[in-house]
Amino acid sequence: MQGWPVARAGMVVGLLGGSFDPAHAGHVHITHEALKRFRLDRVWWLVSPGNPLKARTPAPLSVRLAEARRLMRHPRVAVTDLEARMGTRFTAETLTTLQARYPGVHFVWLMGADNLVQFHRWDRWRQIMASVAVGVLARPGAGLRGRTSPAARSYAKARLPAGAAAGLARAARPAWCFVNLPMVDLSSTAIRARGGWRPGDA
Ligand SMILES: Nc1ncnc2c1ncn2[C@@H]1O[C@H](COP(=O)(O)OP(=O)(O)OP(=O)(O)O)[C@@H](O)[C@H]1O
Ligand SMILES: O=C(O)c1ccc[n+]([C@@H]2O[C@H](COP(=O)([O-])O)[C@@H](O)[C@H]2O)c1
Repeated sequence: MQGWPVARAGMVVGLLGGSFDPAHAGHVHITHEALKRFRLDRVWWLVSPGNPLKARTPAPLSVRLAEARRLMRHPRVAVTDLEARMGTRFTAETLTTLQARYPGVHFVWLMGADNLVQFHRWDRWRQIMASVAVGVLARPGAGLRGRTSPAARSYAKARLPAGAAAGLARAARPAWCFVNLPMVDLSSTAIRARGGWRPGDA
């Protein structure tokens, strides 16, 4: 996918934002699980020009995109540079811009449980909760911390049980759902620390 992805009104599109520096099998795994569990029609990876909370400069966007596209091959998944195209870095802004561009599309923000731990530090995070459903996927070492995080506690009443995950996209906002799944213990940090890819990372 080298241009703007296509989505018709009524479709459910999961958005997986990330640095993808580099992409790995953990990203691919949660994407497959999210498609099934949240009944998504599409998933779009949003390869970030730069996470606003990370000081480190990532590899060039073109390199991260090319690696991600090589790894993530699925007819219903698009690896995109939408944030660079739209000139947005903060998720709240990304979502407002996408919702204006794709009226009638139901967006679900996807993230690993580690991101739920610090979600309350994101720019306009309550606006994000009010505007899209949020699907959280278990990640090694982050399950309990995510489920007891300030954001999780603040929105405890908006949490759907895992058994209701299929209805998340169309639930009234705010709505979020934490799903447990077999976990893949991989991170971009670990891959970078050991100097790059190994066969099991893809
Ligand atoms: N192994 C994994 N299991 C579950 N979720 C994951 C996993 N790896 C990444 N994610 C999620 O995918 C999204 C994008 O992750 P990101 O690109 O930051 O990868 P990362 O491995 O967390 O990178 P880094 O180690 O540099 O922080 C985030 O929501 C993150 O929580
Ligand atoms: O909007 C924010 O304040 C914000 C703060 C931290 C992270 N995010 C987004 O969260 C996604 C995951 O980021 P990362 O770097 O952990 O892969 C990515 O899309 C970031 O742009 C967004």
